[in-house]
Amino acid sequence: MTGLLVAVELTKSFGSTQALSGASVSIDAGEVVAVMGPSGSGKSTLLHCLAGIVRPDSGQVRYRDQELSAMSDGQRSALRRGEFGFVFQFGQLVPELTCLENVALPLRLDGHRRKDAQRRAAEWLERLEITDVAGKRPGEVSGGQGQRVAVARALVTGARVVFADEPTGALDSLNGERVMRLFTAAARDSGAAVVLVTHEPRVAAYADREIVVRDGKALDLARHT
Ligand SMILES: Nc1ncnc2c1ncn2[C@@H]1O[C@H](COP(=O)(O)OP(=O)(O)OP(=O)(O)O)[C@@H](O)[C@H]1O
Repeated sequence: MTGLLVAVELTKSFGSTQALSGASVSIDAGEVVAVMGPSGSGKSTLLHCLAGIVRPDSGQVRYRDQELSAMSDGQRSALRRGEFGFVFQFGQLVPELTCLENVALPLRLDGHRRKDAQRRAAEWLERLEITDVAGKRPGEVSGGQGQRVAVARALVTGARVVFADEPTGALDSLNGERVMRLFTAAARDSGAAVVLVTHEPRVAAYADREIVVRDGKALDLARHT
């Protein structure tokens, strides 16, 4: 299979539970893919394997033709920091930092100067329509605003793939749709692919296509028109 990010025949067990049993997927640059399927079918495990967080028992994950399992832990974390972004159900923002500082943090960790990092972070807050929360701490903003801060933080470094696990799971449907609209628009603008685990068809409707995971196997469905 060709693609920016390709998984071939992944298997993964946790004790006697087989979470993945021969899952293969291919993600192209810039596409938004929804990963759907029943609870416990292996969606999060697939996402974690694709992102190099969990090592599969067998099978391969290739990013730009580099085999993730052939990399050292250090190389894999450098890849995650440099090329991947993450958005989870609860934004996992640093509570002591302001929202602007949270978005600037990955740039600071990459060695950018404070002023430059904050200027770029401010641009991302504007794109996600949350300039008003710049000076607030995560505990002082709404769930939807917090998720938009998390999206800005995932994209600010120019990530090529953003992994999102139930990013709207804690939001009501109106806020969830707003986050998805801004998230997918921002990812499309910057050319990042999005791999999105969700239970909700309304959230999956923002994707270009769906992958359905059942009993640890992945089924690619046709692209949305
Ligand atoms: N760290 C772990 N330790 C033990 N079992 C695990 C672990 N992670 C996942 N599992 C098991 O592997 C199977 C697949 O889990 P996974 O979280 O990938 O499913 P999922 O489709 O994302 O589920 P959900 O939609 O409920 O989040 C489940 O039976 C789960 O209990």
